[in-house]
Amino acid sequence: MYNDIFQAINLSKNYGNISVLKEVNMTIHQGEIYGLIGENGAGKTTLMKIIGNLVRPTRGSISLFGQTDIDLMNQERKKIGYLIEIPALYSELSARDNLEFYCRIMNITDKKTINEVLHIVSLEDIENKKVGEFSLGMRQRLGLAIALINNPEFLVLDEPINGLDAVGISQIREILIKLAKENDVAVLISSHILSELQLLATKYGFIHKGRMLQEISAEDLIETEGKYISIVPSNHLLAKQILKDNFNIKVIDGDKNGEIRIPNGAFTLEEIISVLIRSKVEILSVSTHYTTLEDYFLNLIEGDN
Ligand SMILES: Nc1ncnc2c1ncn2[C@@H]1O[C@H](COP(=O)(O)OP(=O)(O)OP(=O)(O)O)[C@@H](O)[C@H]1O
Repeated sequence: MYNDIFQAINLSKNYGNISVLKEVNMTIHQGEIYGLIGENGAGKTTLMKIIGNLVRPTRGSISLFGQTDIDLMNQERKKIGYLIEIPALYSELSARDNLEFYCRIMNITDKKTINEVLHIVSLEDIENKKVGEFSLGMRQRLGLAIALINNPEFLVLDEPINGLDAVGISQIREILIKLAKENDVAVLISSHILSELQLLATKYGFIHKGRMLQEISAEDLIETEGKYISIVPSNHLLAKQILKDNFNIKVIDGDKNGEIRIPNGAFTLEEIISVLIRSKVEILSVSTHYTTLEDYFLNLIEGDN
């Protein structure tokens, strides 16, 4: 039984002279919700298109469900559901008729499937409404239903919550978490709404200008990197110097006036405070925080730039 659903090995893609993906390495396991994070033009859609065989890599390789052979991978692609860019929906047809159309072109004969996916995305009550009269949220859910029609083991979703309101977003979030937890479906999802990705991803891949800067599990991000201690000392410069001299750690300036942020690491809050107090630096406030995904990503790309 495979556990690696998808792997990219030194994957590169050029469009003419422009290098869009540069030696990307990444792995997605069964049941994982993999948040792919990157700025506009970072290469996220290109990577997803390579998975769907819509774009050929220039160099490097991929494996799907443990297969690397091109023909075998094409067989395995039947187990993948895609929502890449806006799905082609027929406005004059109902939601059910759109799904029937996709069933026909995908050779899916089991009619039960349509009822099931309509139920999963909560569109059964309006299945006969013309899609032309659908809201954006309904369209996105129908797009997700199309991605689910082949009962996929791997879902590839490019910006599936783009433009949705809070209710629409939480509905899609719940669907994805359930599929991953209960059916062991692997999900690759990109979104610009990092606060939302943080609510569902179990692993992140940070891609910047076509390079994979880091892959990290959601747990590790919180445990090792995601926490920081925030201190507002009476003397900012002196406190920074003392922390540097005593702990040899990199401290960063926070958003608040005079704030210093110390990444969570080998030193406890008590150790840090006692060194400052011994050096007669008054501490005006102190607290422990979790870095948001956005902060983490911005720090990462700032380091890279
Ligand atoms: N068919 C193409 N021909 C030439 N350049 C392309 C083509 N498709 C994409 N690109 C370029 O490749 C780069 C990466 O595009 P891609 O769509 O993969 O980025 P992205 O991370 O998905 O961005 P966004 O968040 O804006 O969707 C961009 O600079 C884009 O202009």
